[in-house]
Amino acid sequence: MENIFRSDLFAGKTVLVTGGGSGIGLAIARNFGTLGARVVIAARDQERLIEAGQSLREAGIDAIELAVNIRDNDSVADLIEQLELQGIGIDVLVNNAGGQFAAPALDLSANGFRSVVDLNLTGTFLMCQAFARHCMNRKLPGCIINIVLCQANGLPGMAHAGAAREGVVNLTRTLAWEWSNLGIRVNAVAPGTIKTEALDQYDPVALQEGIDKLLIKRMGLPEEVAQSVAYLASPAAGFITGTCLALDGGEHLTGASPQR
Ligand SMILES: CCCCC/C=C/C(=O)SCCNC(=O)CCNC(=O)[C@H](O)C(C)(C)COP(=O)(O)OP(=O)(O)OC[C@H]1O[C@@H](n2cnc3c(N)ncnc32)[C@H](O)[C@@H]1OP(=O)(O)O
Ligand SMILES: NC(=O)C1=CN([C@@H]2O[C@H](COP(=O)(O)OP(=O)(O)OC[C@H]3O[C@@H](n4cnc5c(N)ncnc54)[C@H](OP(=O)(O)O)[C@@H]3O)[C@@H](O)[C@H]2O)C=CC1
Repeated sequence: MENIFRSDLFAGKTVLVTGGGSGIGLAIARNFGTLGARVVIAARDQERLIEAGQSLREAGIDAIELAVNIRDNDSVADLIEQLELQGIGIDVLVNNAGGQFAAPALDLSANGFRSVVDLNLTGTFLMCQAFARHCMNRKLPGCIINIVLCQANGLPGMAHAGAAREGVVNLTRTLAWEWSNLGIRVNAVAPGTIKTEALDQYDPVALQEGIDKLLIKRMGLPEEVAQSVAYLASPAAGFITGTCLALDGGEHLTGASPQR
């Protein structure tokens, strides 16, 4: 996909992408790297992370990989501490790590519901808070982009994820208020169905039915998410905070569901 941005747009900036070892997160990291940023990719699976970091370096990108479990506050604190010890300042945080499983609400155990809220909502909050403190320590502004998913019409078959991600959208607005005086802009991107390996866990017939309903009848590409994120992090979006950008082929109007 053609990159519409200036190749030095993020020169001198460092971008931290959670879940940056795969799928959309890796595409986001690659795009920032291509636009001159140093990128830090962070996730749990070290093998996959190292492979992703190598692929970025082979493309000439200054990339660092670090372990994090965003559900664990100590692990989040450790990530930021490691960066600060290495003298690495983060300018942009992309909260991309997340996920869920499809299950009807009646079948969800309390623990199953809690695990998805814990990952997507609490994990995102912990990363945002650690980043804001990091910005305060540096006395520098920052930018947060939270990747959610298209949940504006409800999310049948994924009640836990819909609730958690709607929570992140509201969190985005609240943090935009609270941290405006720190010079931190906070926005979200809500992708619809995006072509990544992670979709293999969903019913392909249900996915196709969702796509057939869309106004733009195809899956989105990770690179399309990456370019939207780059826009929101760029000076061109310097007057934008507290928003959620739907990147979904119109799914926020038409609805789509992993449940048939
Ligand atoms: C139109 C459709 C569009 C779809 C758009 C969205 C696409 C994407 O988001 S792509 C996906 C990105 N990646 C993922 O989703 C990652 C896959 N999921 C996970 O990593 C995990 O499921 C998890 C993080 C969400 C949960 O992990 P964890 O907390 O480690 O889970 P446990 O194994 O400890 O189980 C906790 C609890 O949850 C119950 N559970 C787990 N999986 C399922 C399942 N498939 N169905 C039903 N219940 C499940 C599990 O049984 C545990 O509950 P208890 O048994 O009551 O203890
Ligand atoms: N593909 C799609 O259609 C859509 C995806 N999304 C969202 O976009 C994001 C990326 O999705 P996609 O690339 O498709 O899927 P992936 O499964 O490839 O991405 C999820 C990433 O999150 C990381 N992750 C999961 N749990 C944790 C954790 N506890 N701590 C740190 N990292 C974690 C994973 O790495 P590791 O396992 O190594 O920790 C992985 O890199 C997710 O939040 C997803 O829900 C939203 C809408 C649509």
